[in-house]
Amino acid sequence: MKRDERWEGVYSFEDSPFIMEILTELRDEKTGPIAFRKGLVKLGRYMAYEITKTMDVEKVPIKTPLEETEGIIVKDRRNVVIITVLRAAIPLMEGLIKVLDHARVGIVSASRGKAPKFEIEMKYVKVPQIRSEDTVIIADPMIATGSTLIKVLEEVKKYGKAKRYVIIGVLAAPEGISRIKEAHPDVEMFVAAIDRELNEKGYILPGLGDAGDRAFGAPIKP
Ligand SMILES: O=P(O)(O)OC[C@H]1O[C@H](OP(=O)(O)OP(=O)(O)O)[C@H](O)[C@@H]1O
Ligand SMILES: O=c1cc[nH]c(=O)[nH]1
Ligand SMILES: [Mg+2]
Repeated sequence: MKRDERWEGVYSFEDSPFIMEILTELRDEKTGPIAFRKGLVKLGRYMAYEITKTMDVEKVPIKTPLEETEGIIVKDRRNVVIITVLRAAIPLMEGLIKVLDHARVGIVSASRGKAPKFEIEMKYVKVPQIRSEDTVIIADPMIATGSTLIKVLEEVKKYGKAKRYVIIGVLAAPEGISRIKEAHPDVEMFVAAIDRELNEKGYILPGLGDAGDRAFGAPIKP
C-alpha cells in the first residue's frame, strides 16, 4: 500500500505485484465477464485484507489447550458498514465481505448520465443505521469524475456519523479524487491504481472500459 503525495489519505496498491497482476487481467479487453467478475471478487478480498492493517486492534486473553496467553481481535472489523454502489460494485463487495464478514451492508443505485453533465440518478437507497464506532466502506470500482461518490457520500452521511469513511475502488482518475476530497475532506481512498486522465466521455484512461458492462453485459432500452 502506497500513499499518494498529491492528496491526504489517498492510497494505491501499485507497489503490490499480485494486485497489479489481477488489475492487468481486468484491463485486458480480451478478458470476458466470468474472469472479469472473478477478478473483482479477488481484488475485493485482497484489498480488504490490506485495509485491516489500518484498523484498530484489541488484545484479548485466551487459553490454548496448554496454557493462557494473549491474542488480538481486529476490533474495527466488527463495526463495518459496506455500501455497495450498483451495478459494478457487486462482485467487489462479494470479495470485501469475505474478510469483513461481520459487515452490515447498504445498497445504493447510481447511474451516471452522459457527458458533459454526467448527472447522477439515485433511485434505490437502503442503508442501515451508522454508529460512531463504524467504519463505512463505500465500494465502487471506478472513480471517474467523482460525481457518483460525492452524491453517495452526501446520502450516506444522513444515516449517522461514522468513525471513518473509506472508499475502495479499482481505478481512479486524478480529477475524480480531487473533486471527492474537496467535497468530503474526511474521506480516505484506497484504489488499486490511479490512472492518467479522463477522456471527453468521462472514461478513465488507460482504464478498463465500462466496469458494469464488462461484468454484466451492456444494458439495452426495450
Ligand atoms: O466517477 P463518476 O464519473 O461518477 O463515474 C463512476 C461511476 O460510473 C460507473 O457506474 P455507471 O453509471 O456506469 O453504472 P453501472 O455500474 O450500472 O454501469 C461506475 O461504476 C461508477 O459508479
Ligand atoms: O472508465 C470508466 C468511467 C466510469 N465508469 C466506468 O465503468 N468506467
Ligand atoms: Mg457503467
